[in-house]
Amino acid sequence: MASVAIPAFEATGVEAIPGIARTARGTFQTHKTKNLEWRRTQLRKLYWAMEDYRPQLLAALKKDLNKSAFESAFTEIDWVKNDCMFVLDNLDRFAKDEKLPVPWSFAMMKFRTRKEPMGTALIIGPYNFPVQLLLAPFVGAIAAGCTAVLKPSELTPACAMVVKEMVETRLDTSAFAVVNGAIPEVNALMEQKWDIVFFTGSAQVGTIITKKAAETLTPVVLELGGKNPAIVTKNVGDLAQAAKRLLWGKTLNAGQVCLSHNYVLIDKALVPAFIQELKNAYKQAFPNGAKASPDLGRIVNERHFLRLKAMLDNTNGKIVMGGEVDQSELFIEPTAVLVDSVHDSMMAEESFGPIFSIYPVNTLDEAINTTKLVHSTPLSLFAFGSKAENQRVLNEVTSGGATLNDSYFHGSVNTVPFGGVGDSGTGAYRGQASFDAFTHHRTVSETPRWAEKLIAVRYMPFDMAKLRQFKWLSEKKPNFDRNGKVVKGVGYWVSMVLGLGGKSAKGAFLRWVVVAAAYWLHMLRAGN
Ligand SMILES: NC(=O)c1ccc[n+]([C@@H]2O[C@H](COP(=O)([O-])OP(=O)(O)OC[C@H]3O[C@@H](n4cnc5c(N)ncnc54)[C@H](O)[C@@H]3O)[C@@H](O)[C@H]2O)c1
Ligand SMILES: CC1=C(/C=C/C(C)=C/C=C/C(C)=C/C=C/C=C(C)/C=C/C=C(C)/C=C/C=C(\C)C=O)C(C)(C)CCC1
Repeated sequence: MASVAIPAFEATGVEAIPGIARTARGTFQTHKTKNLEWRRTQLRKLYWAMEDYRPQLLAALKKDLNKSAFESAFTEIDWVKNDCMFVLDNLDRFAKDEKLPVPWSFAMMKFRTRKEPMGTALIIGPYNFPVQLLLAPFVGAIAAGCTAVLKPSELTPACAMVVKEMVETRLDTSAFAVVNGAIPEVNALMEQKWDIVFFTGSAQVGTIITKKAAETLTPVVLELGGKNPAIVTKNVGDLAQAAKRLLWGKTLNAGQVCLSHNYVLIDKALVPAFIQELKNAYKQAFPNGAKASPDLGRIVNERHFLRLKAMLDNTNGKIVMGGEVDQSELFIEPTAVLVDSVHDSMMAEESFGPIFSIYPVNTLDEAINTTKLVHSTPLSLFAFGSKAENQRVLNEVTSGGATLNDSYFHGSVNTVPFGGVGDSGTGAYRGQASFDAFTHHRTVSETPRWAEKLIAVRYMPFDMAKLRQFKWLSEKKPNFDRNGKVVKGVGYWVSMVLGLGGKSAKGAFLRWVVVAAAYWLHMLRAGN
């Protein structure tokens, strides 16, 4: 790759931050961002900026995380471009008023949801996907008509500087800005009033942000982490495939993926074969060893390298795959550790790297119970079992999202909603959810002037007779008793007969056609 100049990291002066926030807020108050064509123009500009800055972005991602060009294109640059395209294709539909269901007596009031931008957004990003996880929410903010200030992670300084230059040279700077820096800058930003704070990062910092936002009752979207389980049962089917797919989840971005599994709960009988299959998959992915692979990224910095190394140093388990670490390169080999306690360092901490544990279990019950001991609301969940077992796992283990028979595929497509549950996150984005995350769904009704007499029942002095009449006309009668049982009254039998037991009107109609045809044939025969 030809060398590309990336500006040295420079934090934004904290004294400039109130002014930056004021400009974004002032621009929102001009209402210009409410214009759909203005939003479309900004999205189109972002699309082309991503393309034109591809060399700088590739170089920055290489520098910060040793991301390969393949991964950088797939999960960062093209991801954001695809987001722009998806939103551009659907913006009219997302932004359109939605008719609301009301009792027939209120139909004349044209109840609807009007989609309004929340206002001025603060978007704080993490280091692992420093482009995607900052700019994908930004696409949602632009689409919704918000103005925004972005705060990239300081742990990926090259990306932070490229994104700043890109946004501030290509988009409308009266509406959008990038603040670079770390804790002092975030603190200064949080001193400002925002209409929404969108935070992606650790639960620890998420808590700090939420507490501060609560002081001004500012809504927050939190995209946090989790100790994510994978469950492999005797009925996995293709164990080699499961091992290969799970290893993939721990090698993309060197496992620095919030969605990737922390531990694999696996039927005891499968453990030796599973380890062998992991080793086979490893050999396929890295024929010359992981360190020599041009595809495997590196750990973002020394602090995170040492954190991961400590998890390996402190384990009482047995390393069954990988295990090599090299501080000089921030290299950690994809590593699996066989453990026997939920208190083991490999189980108790979020890995957020290429290492994971294997925890043997006797039954699916034990696997399900173990997930609750480790983390009851993880970000993701993976099940490799029979259809029935996978359904049971989905039913009994909660998580932000889930993939059956694979690693985090539910989080690998940019058009479907993504988010956590409980302490792994609040709110969702991606696809239409990105637009909705930055949108206030405002209910609007419109009372026709001519309807005054019709709706006079509400006025004092009250008239019980009018109320009875209104209730008789508009209230739906229950088809159930006080014990919650459905009462099979006249209405039920009429609809049963008319519907011939069918659930949908179309189904019932088709069945009646069959009955009529049969009757007609019968009559024809009888006639003969
Ligand atoms: N759910 C998701 O989409 C998602 C995605 C990526 C990462 N994560 C989670 O994020 C974590 C790793 O990312 P990270 O290390 O960048 O997260 P982090 O919480 O350390 O940092 C995120 C952001 O917060 C800022 N920050 C850090 N410390 C702060 C403090 N004390 N006060 C105010 N602001 C502060 C940083 O500058 C950065 O921009 C993991 O837990 C991972 O699971 C979640
Ligand atoms: C195209 C044709 C076909 C079909 C091809 C198919 C089905 C291709 C499948 C491609 C796959 C499996 C792509 C996988 C992509 C994974 C990605 C992008 C992962 C992304 C992960 C991310 C962004 C992680 C995020 C992390 C977060 C949020 C937290 O930290 C045929 C074969 C049907 C016909 C020919 C044409």
